[in-house]
Amino acid sequence: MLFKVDMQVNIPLDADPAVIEDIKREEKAYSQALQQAGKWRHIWRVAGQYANVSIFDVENAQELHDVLLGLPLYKFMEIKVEALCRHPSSIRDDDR
Ligand SMILES: O=C(O)C[C@H]1C=CC(=O)O1
Repeated sequence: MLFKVDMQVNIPLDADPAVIEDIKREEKAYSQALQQAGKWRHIWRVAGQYANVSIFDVENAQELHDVLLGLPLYKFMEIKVEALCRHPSSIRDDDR
């Protein structure tokens, strides 16, 4: 199943910069492993915001839930999820 996920990151102003840098490093590794596995299919920065728009390709909503709760930055995020389905005009074979 494909899902569009909007992630807005809100780091508290009083957070320890060294701790945040560690979490961001973990986040990058976590994200890139999921991208390599084909689960996190696309990620784009939203221009001008500490936010991204992502497309996930997972088995079901439970898997997406588990992936999102595993994000190292999860506790600093506002997350919006929308389920996607194939558009009748799509020419892509991998849209489901
Ligand atoms: O920077 C972000 O958008 C937040 C998060 C999502 C993937 C990643 O590496 O960091």
